[in-house]
Amino acid sequence: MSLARACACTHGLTHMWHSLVCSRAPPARPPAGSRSAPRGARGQRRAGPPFQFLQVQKAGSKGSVGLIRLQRPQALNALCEGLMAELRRALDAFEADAQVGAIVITGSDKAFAAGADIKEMQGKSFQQCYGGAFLAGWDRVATVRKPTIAAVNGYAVSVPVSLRALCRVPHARGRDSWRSPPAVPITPSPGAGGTQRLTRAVGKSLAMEMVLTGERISAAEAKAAGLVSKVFPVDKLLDAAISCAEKIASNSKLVVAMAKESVNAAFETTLAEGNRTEKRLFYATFATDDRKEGMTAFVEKRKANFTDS
Ligand SMILES: C/C=C/C(=O)SCCNC(=O)CCNC(=O)[C@H](O)C(C)(C)COP(=O)(O)OP(=O)(O)OC[C@H]1O[C@@H](n2cnc3c(N)ncnc32)[C@H](O)[C@@H]1OP(=O)(O)O
Repeated sequence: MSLARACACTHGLTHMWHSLVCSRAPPARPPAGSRSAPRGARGQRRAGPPFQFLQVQKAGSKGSVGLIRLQRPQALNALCEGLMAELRRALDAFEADAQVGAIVITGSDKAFAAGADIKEMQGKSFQQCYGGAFLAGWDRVATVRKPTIAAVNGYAVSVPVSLRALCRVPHARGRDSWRSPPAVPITPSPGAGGTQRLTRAVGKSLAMEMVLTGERISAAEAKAAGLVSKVFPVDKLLDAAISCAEKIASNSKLVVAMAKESVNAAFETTLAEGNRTEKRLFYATFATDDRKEGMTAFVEKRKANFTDS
């Protein structure tokens, strides 16, 4: 069993670099309990054309987990507009799917994602960025109401750090060999929420160091800083993420969404406003059948049967 490690660094005054990689890279294999792509992707076919940059399927013994694998190997899963549009479409489909209770986003063994697509950005002007609201749709990962888990494997550069920070229950795995960051600055600064979300996730000191120096951090440091919730050996990462997602999905989807909203309020608002949000949502749970069922099941010493109502 390998020791899981992660690294994260930034370089120049430019962009964040974050890599959570593994010590051994086994061949890609379907996660335990995953359904075959055609069966799992059935809902996706109904939702639109086939995916070019993603593999989308349902996983878990009850098909309650939406699994999205970024799949653009020739560019190390760099986040081109096409990929991000597909990601939004996949998230929309899982959000609307009553069977799905949580979503796992993962990459390949070599790369979770290598940041925004530099070749796509290279020729852009200010007018095109501002006028076209470049990156505006990228927050969809943050606005999904169902819980999202980032199972981070391989390189995770710049934007994926934000992507990871957007996912609420991030998991990581480590690798023991590192590559140097690019030698020259590529972007003027992080532009997809990296300076904001990373700072809220790990605090100003570490975020400042990562953004300004490009220093790497280990998986243990990332975990200690709250950047990832758990670190797994290579061969356990995806199954662990799916298992966590299944556990979440077995709870009341209604109450889980309220709980997620409440935790997010701590991330995005003041303490007083967060407490007010929490209280309002807590009261709201008393209007649900699932709150009654959960408490009744506890008192009757039986397993709760939630109906998401
Ligand atoms: C607001 C948002 C800001 C941002 O996100 S800015 C972008 C931040 N991203 C980066 O700075 C990372 C750029 N990529 C790299 O530094 C390296 O890659 C890695 C260290 C991650 C991996 O290095 P190695 O293993 O040597 O692979 P390779 O030969 O550099 O890449 C394989 C192919 O993937 C393409 N690629 C990699 N990253 C990107 C990218 N971000 N945008 C577009 N293409 C990318 C390359 O060009 C190449 O392609 P070919 O084989 O045709 O030469």
